[in-house]
Amino acid sequence: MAAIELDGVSKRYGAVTALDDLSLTVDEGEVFGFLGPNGAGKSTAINVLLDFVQPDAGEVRLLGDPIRREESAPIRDRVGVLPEGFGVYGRLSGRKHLEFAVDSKAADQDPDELLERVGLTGDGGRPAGDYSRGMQQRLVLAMALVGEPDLLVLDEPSTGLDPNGARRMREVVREEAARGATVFFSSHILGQVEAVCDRVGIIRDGEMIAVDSVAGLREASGAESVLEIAVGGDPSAAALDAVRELGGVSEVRAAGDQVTVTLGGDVRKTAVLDALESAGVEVADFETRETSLEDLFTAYTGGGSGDRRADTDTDDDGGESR
Ligand SMILES: Nc1ncnc2c1ncn2[C@@H]1O[C@H](COP(=O)(O)OP(=O)(O)OP(=O)(O)O)[C@@H](O)[C@H]1O
Repeated sequence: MAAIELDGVSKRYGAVTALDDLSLTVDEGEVFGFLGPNGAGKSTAINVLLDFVQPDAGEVRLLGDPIRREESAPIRDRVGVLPEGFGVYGRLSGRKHLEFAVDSKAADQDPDELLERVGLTGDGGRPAGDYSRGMQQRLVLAMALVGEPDLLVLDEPSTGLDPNGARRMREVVREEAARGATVFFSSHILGQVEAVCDRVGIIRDGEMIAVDSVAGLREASGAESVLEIAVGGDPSAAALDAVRELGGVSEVRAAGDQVTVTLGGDVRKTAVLDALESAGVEVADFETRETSLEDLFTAYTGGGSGDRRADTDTDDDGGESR
């Protein structure tokens, strides 16, 4: 059974098409990363699938059942959510938040164990209003785990977390997946999702432009990694052509004493360096960059990321400006 089914979902806000005929199926037990630049439509899609926002068109099914406002309570009990603009009750302690969540879901979890899972041991008695943003995020993640939900929907769960917190979050995702939960989470950072995701969907301008494993996306995009090479002086056109002619090189760019080579398939980095040196170019230094989300966007769309499709040019970062 599919845990999440979006079928032809569209949503407009005035001149902005937030979701454009979006279809997506996430299978039960899957860890699915939902990636896209600011304003791509990630939160809108999540809000639609949680029935916080009514789509203009399309169907949504969660855990096999259609989402309907008046009937969604039983489904909600099986879903744990870390929403985009979460808030905490400032004067209530972290532990109290969890006690309420446990009571309201008639679960039998120990709030202190939940605090420990998200790295808040020792802070449970403090008012949540005194927590840092990252600590509040951890608390809301712990609340999402209450009742061992069948489906976890996490909107940008790593944002605001320190590296330790981001690691804990990934561990929690793995633990939840190991007990059979489906996890759906959004991010705009590929590195944060690739460690835990079975599959990734890339959304841009409200449209799903690719769905695959991260390895599959890299392979299909032909942009497995990018080699940044510092060279002594301007490289000759012949040297750059020698690199271009290597199998598996998808792009070669030079700017001053910097050469950027995008590698697809299985070309060896040393082959690139050798080709430059054989053409008389002095290689001073080099480093490899992992394919970034932007590289993947470029590979998939042949252009930059994050353009808006609105009639205005004022909402490049519309997702953040509300
Ligand atoms: N309530 C709203 N009113 C007006 N426009 C909205 C509203 N919600 C979303 N939008 C617009 O829809 C588009 C998609 O926004 P959304 O928040 O879904 O993007 P996102 O991918 O979650 O972005 P981010 O990574 O910045 O959180 C944006 O252009 C945004 O301005």
